[in-house]
Amino acid sequence: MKQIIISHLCKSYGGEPVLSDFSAELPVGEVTVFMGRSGCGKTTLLRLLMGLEKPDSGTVSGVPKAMSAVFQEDRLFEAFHAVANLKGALGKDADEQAIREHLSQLELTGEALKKPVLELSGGMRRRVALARAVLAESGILFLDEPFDGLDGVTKKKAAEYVKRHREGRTVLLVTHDRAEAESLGGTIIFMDKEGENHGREN
Ligand SMILES: Nc1ncnc2c1ncn2[C@@H]1O[C@H](COP(=O)(O)OP(=O)(O)OP(=O)(O)O)[C@@H](O)[C@H]1O
Repeated sequence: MKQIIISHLCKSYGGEPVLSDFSAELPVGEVTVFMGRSGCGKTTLLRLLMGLEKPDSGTVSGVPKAMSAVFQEDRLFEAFHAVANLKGALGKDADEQAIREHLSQLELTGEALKKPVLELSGGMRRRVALARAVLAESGILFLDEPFDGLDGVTKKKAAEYVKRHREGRTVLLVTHDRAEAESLGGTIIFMDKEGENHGREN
């Protein structure tokens, strides 16, 4: 089985260690969840895996080249409505029908689709970002607390949505919430202070 190999990663900011000798092996094509308290280095680890930052030492290999992501801050085009946001990200040939169908599976329909995303609630914006990541042609989905701001029922629906459309892609989910960690299935890797790997649960 192909694997993403994370080997002895270290990362500090201003002399403060965030990840200290973090190692793990993640199966390609499966769901892996990094769970740990706020500040333990989960987002930093995702950024290193995505190549958005360089480690101080250590290596990462085997990450699929085509990536899509839900970031904590959504990163949408504020002045455009949801469909335009997705078309902008996916390219002008993107299938508008499919976009609307995906948004509707996340309960974004009617008035919500007529407003610029700036005027949507945090939970609605999150779902637009989630559809954008899922609809992108990627080999790996990075999900950084993707269900934040959603109520319990919508969280469950959003998790079902990801499972339904994952289509064999690798998924790396980051969360501090146990229920969220279990919502997609897969292996949970527990991180603690200074990004140590504290074992896994299948
Ligand atoms: N670019 C940066 N410059 C300086 N410090 C940073 C930077 N990025 C992260 N940090 C620090 O590194 C630590 C870990 O941050 P990180 O965002 O990786 O944690 P996290 O586990 O994802 O937290 P949360 O669950 O709150 O999102 C924090 O103390 C944070 O302040």
